Amino acid sequence: MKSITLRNRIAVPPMCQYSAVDGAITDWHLPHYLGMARGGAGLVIVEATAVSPEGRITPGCTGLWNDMQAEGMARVAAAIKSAGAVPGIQIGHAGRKASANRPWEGDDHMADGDPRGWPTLSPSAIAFGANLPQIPAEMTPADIARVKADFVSAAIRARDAGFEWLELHFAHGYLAQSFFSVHANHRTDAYGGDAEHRGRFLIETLQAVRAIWPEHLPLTARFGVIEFDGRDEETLDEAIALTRKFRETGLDLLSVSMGFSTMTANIPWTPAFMVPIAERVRREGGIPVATAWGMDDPADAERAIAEDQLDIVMVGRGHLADPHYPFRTARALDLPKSSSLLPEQYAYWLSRYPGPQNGESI
Ligand SMILES: Cc1cc2c(cc1C)N(C[C@H](O)[C@H](O)[C@H](O)COP(=O)(O)O)c1[nH]c(=O)[nH]c(=O)c1N2
Ligand SMILES: NC(=O)C1=CN(Cc2ccccc2)CCC1
Repeated sequence: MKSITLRNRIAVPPMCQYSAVDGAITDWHLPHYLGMARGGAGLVIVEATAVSPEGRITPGCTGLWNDMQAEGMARVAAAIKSAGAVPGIQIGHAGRKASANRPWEGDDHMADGDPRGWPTLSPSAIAFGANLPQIPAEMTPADIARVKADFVSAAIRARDAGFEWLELHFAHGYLAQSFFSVHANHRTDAYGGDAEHRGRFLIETLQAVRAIWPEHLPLTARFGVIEFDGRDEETLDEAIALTRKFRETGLDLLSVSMGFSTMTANIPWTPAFMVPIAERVRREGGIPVATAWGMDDPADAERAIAEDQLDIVMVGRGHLADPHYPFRTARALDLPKSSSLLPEQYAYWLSRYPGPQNGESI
């Protein structure tokens, strides 16, 4: 893609680690990312990284709103690259889902009196609901201009930190997704109303980032094209029309995901369920696509690529379970030289001597 070549079509999608302090990485992050990069993935995308303090989901989220944070992230990018994977990073703003506790600490908004919390922003003053009841402030035109500028600043820091793949977070019910969602955006100005107006914030943000992101490096977005909320056909048509505009605005690949903008989402949690949707976006949107969600089964992943349904397969939790997922998958598919996916320090021994790892008896 552009001047970047992946060693294979397996990507580690962004996965929040909730382990940062003031947006800066800690001792958790380098081994976490380096371990997965050493496992053989072609692309490792660093977790949703906030473009501003109030753009974090939780106080444990990473940020790229200052140079100190960028220094730490530069070490992560270098570590991923040193292991032979392409270093990617996702930048985003959590919108009305911000100011929350870590999932294992409640997954809910921090209480009003909690000094760690902050006021949230969204296209309209509509709360997500359930465990995220805080009514956000409706963004003013100045807020919109500031957040777009924050995306640009964060993208510049990601570029200068050595990342070679950028993913804008336009999914999962966070700020950008909220502008596109009829559940969250009831604005009556230029940023709300019909699908074109609800897509404006996303287009303008992409346009502004494209202007500073190097032409030869992939600029991508993760976009919620469906919400499983009963209006799916309409949402998909609108999302595919917007995807064509993304492509015309210089987007290189779309990471197809879901909305998560409403509590009533009725998600059909089955392996590889997003593949047919991603294939349709690829075909009708005319853009390379990636997708995730239960793609772990090697046969599913291989078929999606072999049948030109996807250009990249994203495996998230499979890499949490086993950072060497690509090596194990190559072995499961009985591919030649599977151990070459691992660093020499491991591969030398795994390829030469029989043992339980090689499915042989000693
Ligand atoms: C712990 C954790 C953290 C995150 C995620 C998931 C999990 C499990 N996911 C979604 C993730 O990238 C992926 O799309 C889903 O997990 C589905 O793929 P798998 O079924 O896990 O392979 C996610 N998605 C995203 O766009 N940005 C993010 O930062 C995160 N954070
Ligand atoms: N930052 C993000 O985009 C996140 C997405 N998630 C969606 C998800 C829901 C259920 C299972 C896996 C992922 C959860 C964690 C954070």
